[in-house]
Amino acid sequence: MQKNHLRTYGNSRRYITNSERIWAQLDDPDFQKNVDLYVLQESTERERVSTQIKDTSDRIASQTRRPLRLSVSKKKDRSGVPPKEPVVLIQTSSRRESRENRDKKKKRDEFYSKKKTETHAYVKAEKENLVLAGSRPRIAHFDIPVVQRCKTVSQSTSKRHVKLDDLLRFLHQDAALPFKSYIEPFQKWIRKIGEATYSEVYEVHTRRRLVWKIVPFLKKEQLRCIDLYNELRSTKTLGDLDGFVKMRRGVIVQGPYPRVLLRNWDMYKNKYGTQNYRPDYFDKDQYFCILQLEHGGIDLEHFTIYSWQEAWIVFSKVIHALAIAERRFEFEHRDLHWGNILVRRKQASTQQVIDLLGRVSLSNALDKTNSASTAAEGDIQITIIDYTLSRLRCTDGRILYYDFDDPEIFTAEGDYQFDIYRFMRDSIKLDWASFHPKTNVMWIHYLAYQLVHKKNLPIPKKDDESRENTFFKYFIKVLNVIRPGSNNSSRYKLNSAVSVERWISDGCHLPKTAEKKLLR
Ligand SMILES: Nc1ncnc2c1ncn2[C@@H]1O[C@H](COP(=O)(O)OP(=O)(O)OP(=O)(O)O)[C@@H](O)[C@H]1O
Repeated sequence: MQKNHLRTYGNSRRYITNSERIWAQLDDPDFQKNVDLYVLQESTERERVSTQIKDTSDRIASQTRRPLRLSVSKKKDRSGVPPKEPVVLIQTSSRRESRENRDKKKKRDEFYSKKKTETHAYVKAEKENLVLAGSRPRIAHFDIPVVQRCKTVSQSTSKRHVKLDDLLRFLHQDAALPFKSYIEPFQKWIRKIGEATYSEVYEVHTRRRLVWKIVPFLKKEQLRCIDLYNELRSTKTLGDLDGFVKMRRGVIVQGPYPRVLLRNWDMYKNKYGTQNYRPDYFDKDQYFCILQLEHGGIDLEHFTIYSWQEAWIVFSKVIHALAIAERRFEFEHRDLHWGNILVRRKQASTQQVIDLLGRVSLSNALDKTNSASTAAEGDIQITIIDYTLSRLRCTDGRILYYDFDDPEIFTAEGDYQFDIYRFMRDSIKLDWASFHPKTNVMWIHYLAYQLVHKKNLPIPKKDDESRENTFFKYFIKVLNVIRPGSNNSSRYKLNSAVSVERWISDGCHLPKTAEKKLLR
């Protein structure tokens, strides 16, 4: 598999080759247990590994018949640091639908079209009962599924059709600006810093250090106006809160991809490699939206964390930000993987942070009056980004949400992130419009999992009574108690970021017996 034949596909960390095969990144130790690596060949560019699935787990049942190829890439990551562990890509499924999948889809479509008819009846009944569309749908006493009822009701207000004109009006523009001439004055200060599923990301360092996320939209297989509208409006709304990225402005431009950006794109590719196609294939009439955001730091996936205390500070700050947004805007992020949490150290040097963190204990990490703790917390800032899949209620009552109508989101395997999309779907049963803060708890669980298992922090020794150990135990408690589907989570009523934050700041209390069991 040639590296330059890969580009990102669907949700993050899935890739598609020219031969239309989808690959997912696989660094989940659970999954690796099922894989027997048996050939390892060195080549100049990268190591290639052939592998065969030994164990027939349900998740990969469809692939067990044929040997799989794994490619272990040694390429540097976006920040230029070679990954500590090789990145393993595993072929998951073909983009072209198999006959089996087509049949399943047909059945699903039939099921939903039947439900739609029922929904119609519901909406009529609701209107007769004078329940206004746009108010939070009441759901308790009807026996048709909540899913379809809520969706139809909310769509009549929050999912109204958004056209290019609406988008332009929202951004106070009469028409799209020519892409080339818009970029020209900034060309000396632009450099590419990252890439994503739908966009290329550049840093523009003039008087301020800004990030420009350049997103093509409107054409087939690109974002729709409604998706962009939701993202722009969510970013604007949440920007007032601490811990959420601030948007300077959004601009709609039109035209082919400017040469200066292509040059930058090439330089980035030569240095770090790329998983996207060179963006020189767009038509002359292509529209782009440039989201101009404040620079929030390095994404958590690539940010180096030095200690369990530091991990804890990042963790509690994310929970705090979510809790505030839940209260203010009934916010659910719904896509809070570690590429969407930016972290930055402010002022203090790394050594200062380590020294400082050495003085922070578990209890005072949450005690805002403790000076060491407060200083360390002040040095680490988190910024949550990317609200394409998010849900929130704006101050005018309008609900912004994504209806997860791309079934691909739920099919990826190999990383805990992908399980979370399925947990969300199963828990809220396609009722994407309504407020289900439980999804935030799921992402909090994912975050705890990533920090414990993926950041390469040393697991403290059992008999070591250091603070490291205490923080680690604390993480394990959180992991066990808020695990999606666990009884504990409902027993302690941990069904929102607000409740998780409260539970943690009350000391994460559990009955003694439960505690012993969890920490064993
Ligand atoms: N404000 C910002 N400051 C610093 N880096 C940023 C900022 N916004 C985006 N990035 C970088 O660009 C990457 C992609 O951005 P973002 O997640 O918003 O794009 P996306 O297309 O929605 O991504 P995906 O759908 O793949 O998660 C981030 O992981 C981050 O590394």
